[in-house]
Order: sequence, then structure tokens, then C-alpha cells
Amino acid sequence: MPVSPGAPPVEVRDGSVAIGGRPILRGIDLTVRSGEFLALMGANGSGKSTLVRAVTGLLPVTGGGISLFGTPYADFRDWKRVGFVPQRASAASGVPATVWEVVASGRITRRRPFLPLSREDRRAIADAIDVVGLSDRTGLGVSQLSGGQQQRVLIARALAGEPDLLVLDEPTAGVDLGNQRALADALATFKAGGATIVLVAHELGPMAPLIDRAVVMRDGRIAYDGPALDEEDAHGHHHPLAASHDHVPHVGSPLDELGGGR
Ligand SMILES: Nc1ncnc2c1ncn2[C@@H]1O[C@H](COP(=O)(O)OP(=O)(O)OP(=O)(O)O)[C@@H](O)[C@H]1O
Repeated sequence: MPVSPGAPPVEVRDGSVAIGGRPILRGIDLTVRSGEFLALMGANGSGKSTLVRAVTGLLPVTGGGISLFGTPYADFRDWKRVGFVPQRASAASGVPATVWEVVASGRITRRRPFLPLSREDRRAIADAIDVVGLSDRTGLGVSQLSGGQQQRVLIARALAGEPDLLVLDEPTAGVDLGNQRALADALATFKAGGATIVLVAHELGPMAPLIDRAVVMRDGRIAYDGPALDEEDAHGHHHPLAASHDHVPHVGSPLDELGGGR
């Protein structure tokens, strides 16, 4: 496969997605640059999950095109470069898997089939568990962990594949502040290694300082694309539409600047 050094990890050109004949996304133009940490924000139903599902190959685009790492979608095979943590996934499947086992399952895209884990595989798995701060729990059953800790296991599973692009769909939804901070630390470490991150989030919370750029969706289109607003910008002013306040206090959201909301 031709490798395009420096090619943007994600490029969507005039992308549209319809589900069951109903247009969900329209006219999406989005380039995510290498090493960028992009927050994809917007009200419920604005199309964030649909967009990341299209980018990660789970939903076909019905118009326009997507390239990943400079390769048009139809030709892209290098899926080990892409990690995805889907929305509201549970790491506890009912099967009594340990933290180590769940994270090791994320190594599958990199492993040689039918051979024992290599030293390199074991290092990647241990590193991923360490990055999310669960090294003292590797032997525990995942179902014994809290929801926030389970979310960290799922992120470690994606990190174990050592992707160049990590896409996370609302990993902090319903997660307590301590676990949100642990997630932010993990993503900061991952980003420091040069990786690209696309994070779907309603609120940025402890992730806010890490964000390079925010894209806000509304009604299946991109309504804002620019710097993430800091807490003061987002809250140092009167809200023109109080009812549209789309987030919890003390957390910045570019939605405020648009006066839009749910
Ligand atoms: N499988 C599906 N079948 C039918 N409609 C769908 C499907 N998935 C999404 N939609 C619709 O597409 C629109 C966008 O949904 P999407 O989940 O992408 O929004 P979102 O911004 O991620 O919202 P949330 O913040 O609630 O996750 C919504 O109107 C939703 O009802």
C-alpha cells in the first residue's frame, strides 16, 4: 500500500450519510491533521456519532468521500492504524474476562495469528494498561470495576493496538471526575507520542487543556470549526439563550458562542 507521509489521518470531502433513506449528515468537510487532538461537539442527535462511525468504517458514506492517511476509503486496508472506542460500550460482557485479557484482545490487529504473544505484544499491552493507570488491577475481572474504570479498560484495549489515530465516542459520559482525569492523563500521554485523537464529547472537563481544535455539529452539518474556547470565554458572558446551555457549569463549550443547543 502506498504510504503518504504527513497525509492527514482523516479527510472528509462533502461527505453525506443517509440512514434508511433519511439524510443524517450533509456537506461535511473536515480534515484532521496529524498529531491533532480534535473535539467533536454538539447537541444530542446533531450527528457526531454518525460522523465518527462513517470515519471508522462502520457506516458507508452516501455522498462525497473520505480518505484515511491519504488513502481513499475504498483502498484503505491499514485498519491497525485506527483505534475506536464506541459509545456506551461496556467492557464487562458477562464473560469473566480480566483486565489483561480485555486489553490483550485489542492487540489482535497487530499480532501474528496462531502464535503466542510476542514480547513486543506483552509490552504494548502492559504499557496500555499502565497509561490508563490500572496496572495494579490487571488480574481483576472487568465486571468488578466501576463504570469509569471499565471505560479506561476499553481505552487501554484500543491503545494496545498502537493506533496512529484514536477515535473515542463520548468516553466520559457518566464517568466520575476522578476517572475523567485518569482518561485525560492517558490521552495526554498518547498525544505526546504523536498520535491523532478525535474525541466526541458533550463536555470537555479535564480534557479541555488538551484540545487543539473544536468542531461543533448541528443538524447534521458542521456549525463551528476553530479553537476550543477556554472556560472564561465560555462562561465570562451572558448567555443569549439561557435554555440552550448545553453543558454542566465550569466546562467550556463552543456551543455557547453559537447560541445554539439542544
Ligand atoms: N441506526 C440509526 N437509524 C436511524 N436513525 C439513526 C440511526 N443512528 C442515528 N440516527 C439518527 O441520526 C441523527 C444523528 O444521530 P447521532 O447519534 O449521530 O447524533 P449524536 O450527535 O451522536 O447524538 P448523541 O449526543 O445523542 O450521541 C439522529 O437524528 C438519530 O436519530
